[in-house]
Amino acid sequence: MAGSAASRVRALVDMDGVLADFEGGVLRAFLARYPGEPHVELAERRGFSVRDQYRCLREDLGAKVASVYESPGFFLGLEPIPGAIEAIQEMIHMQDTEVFICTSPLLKYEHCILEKYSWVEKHLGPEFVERLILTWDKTIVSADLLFDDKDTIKGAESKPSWEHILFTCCHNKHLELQTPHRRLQSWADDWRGIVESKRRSNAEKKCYASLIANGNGQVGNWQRNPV
Ligand SMILES: Nc1ncnc2c1ncn2[C@H]1C[C@H](O)[C@@H](COP(=O)(O)O)O1
Ligand SMILES: [Mg+2]
Repeated sequence: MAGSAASRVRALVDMDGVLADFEGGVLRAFLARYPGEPHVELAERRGFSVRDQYRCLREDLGAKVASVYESPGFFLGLEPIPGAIEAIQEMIHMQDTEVFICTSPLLKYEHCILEKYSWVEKHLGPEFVERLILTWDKTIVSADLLFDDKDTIKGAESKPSWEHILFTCCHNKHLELQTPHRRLQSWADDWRGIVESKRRSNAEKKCYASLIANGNGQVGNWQRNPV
């Protein structure tokens, strides 16, 4: 559990596909740069990697689509996902709630890193720039929730502290989640309910832990003298 008080919730919010419309931006820029080439409509997107899907369409298209999102100006020019700016501004003002933006840079990071900072300042303001975490490994960041469009998030930590809430994006909408995994369909969906449910479960866990630790509560007595 992140934070010192039981009712605190720390949320990580991904950028591409959650705050910034990476997929829409890729398609728009690909059509502008390679007008005669085959492309993948957003409704036909499958799998996280846009490069892999274009490569399957035709080998050389993988490099072509990558050249689009590796170009200067690409990340800064992305449109916000509908409702994202309003939602994150509201989330940061919720009592006992910490919000960080957590995003991975491209391996070809020249433009991407600076532009991600600039995008946050442009759309969310300078106070959010201090809340931007860039990492290639989100599993080692400590939090209660991670809103992210990537279906599988792996890293050095096999049991991350956060619960991954899959944010629906064109490439993951066909995936069926196994219980108890949760999905947020869009920022119009009930993200507040997810934050509050995490707050309740944090409070319950903390209460239970303190009863066990003190050994003088009902739960503690029951644990010492089970019937
Ligand atoms: N769908 C995607 N295909 C290829 N590359 C992608 C996709 N979504 C994001 N990216 C890039 C852009 C970011 O720099 C990194 C990781 O993004 P993240 O949203 O933090 O997982 O990969
Ligand atoms: Mg993403």
